[in-house]
Amino acid sequence: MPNLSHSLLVLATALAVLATWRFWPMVGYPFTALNVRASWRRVALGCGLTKKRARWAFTLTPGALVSTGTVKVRRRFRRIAVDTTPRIRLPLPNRHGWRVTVHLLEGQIPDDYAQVAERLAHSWGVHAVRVSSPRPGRVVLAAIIRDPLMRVDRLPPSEELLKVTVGRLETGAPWVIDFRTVPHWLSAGATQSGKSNLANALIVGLAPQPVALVGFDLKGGVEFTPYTPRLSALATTRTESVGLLDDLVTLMLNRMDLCRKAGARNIWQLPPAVRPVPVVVLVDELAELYLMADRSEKDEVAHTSTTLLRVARLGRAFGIYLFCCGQRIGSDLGPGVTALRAQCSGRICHRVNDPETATMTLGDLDPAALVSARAIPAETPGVAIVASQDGQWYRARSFHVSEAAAEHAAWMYADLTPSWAEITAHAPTTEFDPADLDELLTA
Ligand SMILES: Nc1ncnc2c1ncn2[C@@H]1O[C@H](COP(=O)(O)OP(=O)(O)OP(=O)(O)O)[C@@H](O)[C@H]1O
Repeated sequence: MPNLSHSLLVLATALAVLATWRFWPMVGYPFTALNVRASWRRVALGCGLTKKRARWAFTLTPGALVSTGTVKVRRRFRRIAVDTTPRIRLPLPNRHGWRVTVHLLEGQIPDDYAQVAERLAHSWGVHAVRVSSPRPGRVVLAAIIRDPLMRVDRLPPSEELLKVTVGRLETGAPWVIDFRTVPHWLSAGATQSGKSNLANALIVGLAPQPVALVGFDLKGGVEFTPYTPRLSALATTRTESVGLLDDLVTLMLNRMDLCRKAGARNIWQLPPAVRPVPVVVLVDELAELYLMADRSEKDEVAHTSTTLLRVARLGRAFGIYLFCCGQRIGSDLGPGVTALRAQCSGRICHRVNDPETATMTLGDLDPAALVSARAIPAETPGVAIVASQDGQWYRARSFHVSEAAAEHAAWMYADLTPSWAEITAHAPTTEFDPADLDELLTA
């Protein structure tokens, strides 16, 4: 019997420790709430979030020495400068810690708080503090107790066309790559930072969808060749890339012609019966398209750069989407890369070796994102800074998707692969009669 009670006690203790660890934000919430409220004035003063204000106050000041040897105390009302602390509401617990709403003081903006987020995190002893502003005059400070990206649980796949759930954001929300909202993406990262893993996640997510996948694998085909069953076309050298990019430009011009004849601004305004299949172009090792060993390659590089840029500039309306990955994406690769970057509104920056790649990927967005990208540790592959649809940036981590899983998806959905000959043959000038379209539009 003592053995049983002893075991039960050990079990109960283990469960209590586990529950405290797993649900610490809930368990420790009363202490946290009290502590945050009680220490807010000191924290705000330390982080420079207070403002000086003139107030009327009753003061006692030492006056003249009177003949009896005592000091006469002067009592009077006068204006003095006092520190005003922003008002905070009660902290509320959430999955990863807690959040508190702060009322901004006159003249303050949310960026004032974003700039001291790291100071706040140290003052509160938490992993990080993220700042958002749900409405004018308020900021929400979300304190994250432990890094939620150390382990990311898988989410169910997205059912929508051209939308893939590839991981989780630090906020706990799903990390979704939606090509119809953000058609062009640039993903940078050093070796072993998780770029291929993200491409695998995209292949697994897109394979069951009615889309054509096209690969440019400038690592000699070692990354994408296993996925050939689900790829409509694959280029593994720059010479092959030139031909495939020319095909894409011709395809784009054909679709442009089709839309013009139908009076549609993009392929999505066409009736489903004549709508061409969307094409997602995956480029691995972007820099290889731009690198020149000698001057004889100059024309080829210039041609590649121009055609890729044309695809990025005009492809969206005609159902051609782009996802480019690279280890180093610097302006030294030429103006073509800088112009391509400007077209890519989706940016993903994994751990990088050089500040220039981080600056090139995120630099024109937010300097704080840059700092966060440079701080990604090597032990967490797949962690990245993501800037996309809502104009904000987030820390995120992709789900772990092995090559075997992506290969399995490529074989499983091989029958959904439209042939490249079939796709490029969709030339309205030869096959499509606008009269058919009129009929379809009125149907
Ligand atoms: N989100 C993730 N979670 C867990 N492990 C990951 C994640 N992403 C990548 N990894 C692991 O990290 C390692 C490197 O990943 P990956 O091959 O995707 O890097 P990479 O940037 O493509 O490297 P390279 O440029 O050398 O090909 C792999 O072993 C992979 O399984």
